[in-house]
Amino acid sequence: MQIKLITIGKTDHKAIQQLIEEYSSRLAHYIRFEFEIIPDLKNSKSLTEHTQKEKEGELILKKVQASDEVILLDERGKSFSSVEFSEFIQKKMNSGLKQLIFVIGGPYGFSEEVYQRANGKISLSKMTFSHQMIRPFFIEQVYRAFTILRNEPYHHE
Ligand SMILES: C[S@@+](CC[C@H](N)C(=O)[O-])C[C@H]1O[C@@H](n2cnc3c(N)ncnc32)[C@H](O)[C@@H]1O
Repeated sequence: MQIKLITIGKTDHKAIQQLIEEYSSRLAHYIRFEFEIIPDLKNSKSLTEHTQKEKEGELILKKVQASDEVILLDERGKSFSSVEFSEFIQKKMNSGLKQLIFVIGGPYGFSEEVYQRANGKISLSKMTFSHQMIRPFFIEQVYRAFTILRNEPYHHE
């Protein structure tokens, strides 16, 4: 299985970029992992919130194939402990799935079409993180999940 994380807009802080690189390269020891950025929309300031979400949604859906499982990161999604999340990933690997896609929305979240295509939603907290900050937090959780599955000491309960 491959895991892909789709995000909207380039990472604008060096510190966030460094954390993404650090945890993506750690994760690559366990699974094929792709971090994909959909470029920011041009003239997004002149668009309504609704139009921006619609346009971003179209770009997200272009990246998705019929056989992919698509999980949205969404504060209203299902909560997992890190151990439960590792079990979730293990189940997906056991199912023979080729590509598991996680998606982080743009600054305003997802369009209705993206919600409709998605196979599920997961929440990292009831709080709202910026679409930038959540990137390294989530990649670290995926990395943590693999260390749990391998019984490695990184995760101490
Ligand atoms: C600033 S948030 C968008 C908030 C938007 N008002 C909404 O209701 O979805 C940008 C993106 O970060 C991600 N995100 C932020 N907080 C999150 C959380 N607690 N759990 C999971 N994803 C979150 C989601 O993918 C969201 O689309």
